[in-house]
Amino acid sequence: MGYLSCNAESAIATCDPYIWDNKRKPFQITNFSYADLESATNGFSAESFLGKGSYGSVYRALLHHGKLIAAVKRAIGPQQHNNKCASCTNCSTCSNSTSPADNEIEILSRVRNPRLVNLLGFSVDRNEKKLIVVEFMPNGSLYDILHSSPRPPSWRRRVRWASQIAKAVESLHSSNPPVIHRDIKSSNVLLDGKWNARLGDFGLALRGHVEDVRVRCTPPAGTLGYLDPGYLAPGDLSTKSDVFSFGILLLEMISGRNAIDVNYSPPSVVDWAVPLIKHTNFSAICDPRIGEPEDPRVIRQLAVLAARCVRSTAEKRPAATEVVDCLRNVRKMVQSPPIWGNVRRRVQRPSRSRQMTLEVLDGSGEMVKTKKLGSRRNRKVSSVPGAEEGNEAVGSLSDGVIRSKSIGSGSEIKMGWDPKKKPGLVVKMPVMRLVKSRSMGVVQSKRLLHCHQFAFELDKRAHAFRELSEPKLLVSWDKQPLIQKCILKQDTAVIESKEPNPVGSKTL
Ligand SMILES: Nc1ncnc2c1ncn2[C@@H]1O[C@H](COP(=O)(O)OP(=O)(O)OP(=O)(O)O)[C@@H](O)[C@H]1O
Repeated sequence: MGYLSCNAESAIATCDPYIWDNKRKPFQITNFSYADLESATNGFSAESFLGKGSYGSVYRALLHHGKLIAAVKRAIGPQQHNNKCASCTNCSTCSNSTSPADNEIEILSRVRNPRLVNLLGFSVDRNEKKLIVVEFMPNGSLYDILHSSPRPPSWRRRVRWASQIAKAVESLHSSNPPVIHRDIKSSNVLLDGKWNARLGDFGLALRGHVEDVRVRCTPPAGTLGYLDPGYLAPGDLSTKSDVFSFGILLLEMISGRNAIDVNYSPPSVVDWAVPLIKHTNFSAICDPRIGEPEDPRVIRQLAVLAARCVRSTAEKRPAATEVVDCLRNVRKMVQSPPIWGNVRRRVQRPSRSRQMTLEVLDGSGEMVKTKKLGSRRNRKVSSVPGAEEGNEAVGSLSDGVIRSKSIGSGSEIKMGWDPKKKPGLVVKMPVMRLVKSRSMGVVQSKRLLHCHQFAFELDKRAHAFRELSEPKLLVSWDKQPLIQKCILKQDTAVIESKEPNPVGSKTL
């Protein structure tokens, strides 16, 4: 059972045999009387007007004596129909071509998910045109928030929204038969009362397996800039076309620029961003209004994911499930950024009197670079080191895909006070071989030599570190394999060690 059309106002139980869940009640779709919708929208007045799309206008409606706020979509002009496939004019299935409204009602009556703008009901006006009643989204579209809001959304919000949209797409693709949205874009993502992202506008969506006649007979459609370049004929359609559009949306969310923008060269966001991602120049694709995320892994993972989604070969794009998993990880990173985020900001603005040197050694121990933290140039190094040199974690490009490599393996980082900048201070440089540093501000070292009068924090990826306000003997070991942890919690360095008398904590 699916969407049923009837003329009297009634509640129609719908149940999709494929998505039926015993624990949930079948959802109800109401056939509203046109008069009710007219009065709920004040006669489709300008005050109720929410926006206009290619299909028609959208109005805010107060239904059930103001208890239910809904959005009513009303077509303008003659009822359009999804075109028939040019190659099969005699095909009987194609003759059942539906209007976007009918299509949206039919599909939304079969899929329901908290990540979608769900259907509440429908109506038919005096000219027999359908009106669609959907959940009201009070916080506008993602497009408006990204491109017109005076307060651009933070990385945390962007990642959350990306993850929610990916879940919406996954729910469509995993229903049986799958639903392919075909029009994923920022203006079709709306924000609900709790600022959750919801995917809407199912006017172009197709429900069925790719071999189904209906799918095979529907000509390509979508929005320029988001449309899969490989989707040139009905037979080219697959769920991966949605993944492509999602990749464009992700690039738009990362960069804050439009899918097509002639102010950029090249105007297409894919042609502009993908070469930068291939060159690991992640900072260049970040929305300049918010800069890079605190944790560099966030932008790296987002960028690489977006680049994979927009690959020209559909089969090589990830499935929506994989996209969801990847974004789940990114969400964890962005929810718990390195605890020294504020400390890193301070490192980027060190006082002139106290500078540190960062020496990057290659695998053989040769120093390949010396940087003094504090200069403009060095600030960049301290926030995303290695990106300039191409030795960041995402360094290799094979077959068009950037694969993640662990950073720093085989390299050594040497750092310490610069005695020249701090006269009178006798310091031995601590040298340590990093085995693995955790992003949470934990430094692990198997061998630590000459660790005198020195306290630091280090994020191998972010290369954020700072010194204690005064030199302090931390720990010393003698050839034993050991683990030392230096955890910075805001202004306190907590030194953990296996020593009988660990140094404890030091307030900075
Ligand atoms: N459920 C809703 N709740 C609140 N506002 C909505 C809702 N649906 C649409 N709108 C508003 O109406 C505008 C037009 O929506 P519509 O889906 O018709 O077109 P669009 O997605 O902007 O463009 P297109 O039709 O080309 O895809 C949206 O930009 C949004 O501001």
